[in-house]
Amino acid sequence: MGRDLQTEVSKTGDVLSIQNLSLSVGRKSLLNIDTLFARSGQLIALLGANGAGKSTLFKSITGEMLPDDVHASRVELHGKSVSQWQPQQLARHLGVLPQASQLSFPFTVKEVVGLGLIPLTASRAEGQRLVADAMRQTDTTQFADRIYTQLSGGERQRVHLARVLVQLSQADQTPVLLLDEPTSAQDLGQQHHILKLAEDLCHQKGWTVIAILHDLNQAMRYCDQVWLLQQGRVIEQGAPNQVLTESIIEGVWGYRPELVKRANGEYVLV
Ligand SMILES: Nc1ncnc2c1ncn2[C@@H]1O[C@H](COP(=O)(O)OP(=O)(O)OP(=O)(O)O)[C@@H](O)[C@H]1O
Repeated sequence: MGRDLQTEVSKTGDVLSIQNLSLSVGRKSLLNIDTLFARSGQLIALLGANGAGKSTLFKSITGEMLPDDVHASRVELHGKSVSQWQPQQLARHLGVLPQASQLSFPFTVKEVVGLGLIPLTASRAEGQRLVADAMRQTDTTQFADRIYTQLSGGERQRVHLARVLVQLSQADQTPVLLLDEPTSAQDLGQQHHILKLAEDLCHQKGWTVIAILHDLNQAMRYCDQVWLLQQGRVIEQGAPNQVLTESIIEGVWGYRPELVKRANGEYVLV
């Protein structure tokens, strides 16, 4: 039954599918997920309180953390287990912007963004174009020749986003981009710039972006889907206005906001 469902779902165009994913450390269960599917063109907000398991889910998608039972758990990208992808191909189709990136060598910003070219087969001129495009998209062009370690936290985060955009720029099939709190270090303008960029990548280029966010209004405004985690389980998934109700929010975060309808019909939480 499980296998039939899987085949049927893959036919409908799921780019990422997760099934029977259980992950524990010692006796502590960190994840217990039955099914999660993401399609091409979807911008998905991965939400939950601190410690809910959001980053752990990202680590299990990339294979950084292994499930309890590698045979029973399935994490598939374009219908093929992530563990069976050839590493260079996987790097071209699955990218991660971690919460914090360690890099202490005095590279220039351009060189850091250029690290995204490693899994690609680009000529020198093509590589330079891809790096320049990604820096333009992330508003980092003005830092191109500066030393990366001398940038602010928010600037560094955008440089790494540019690096991942380069990495995914030559995918044969639509890529999946995992963003772990991409707006946490950004000022107000840059927060919206990054979410608009994510929205454009999904809606115009068919990418699948899953973003861990703590700002529920950002999820409401930009995302097509919400995956809501609590203690390692998906307790809700669906359109933001279905999932982010006052009572569900109160149940998860222990704070009841007020949902206010704006003149343009959108809802905001205050
Ligand atoms: N390697 C590990 N060993 C033991 N416990 C871990 C490990 N990694 C994560 N955890 C625990 O798993 C739980 C989920 O952690 P995770 O980082 O996935 O949460 P999160 O939802 O991303 O939280 P936050 O919003 O605070 O970033 C936490 O209780 C954390 O302490």
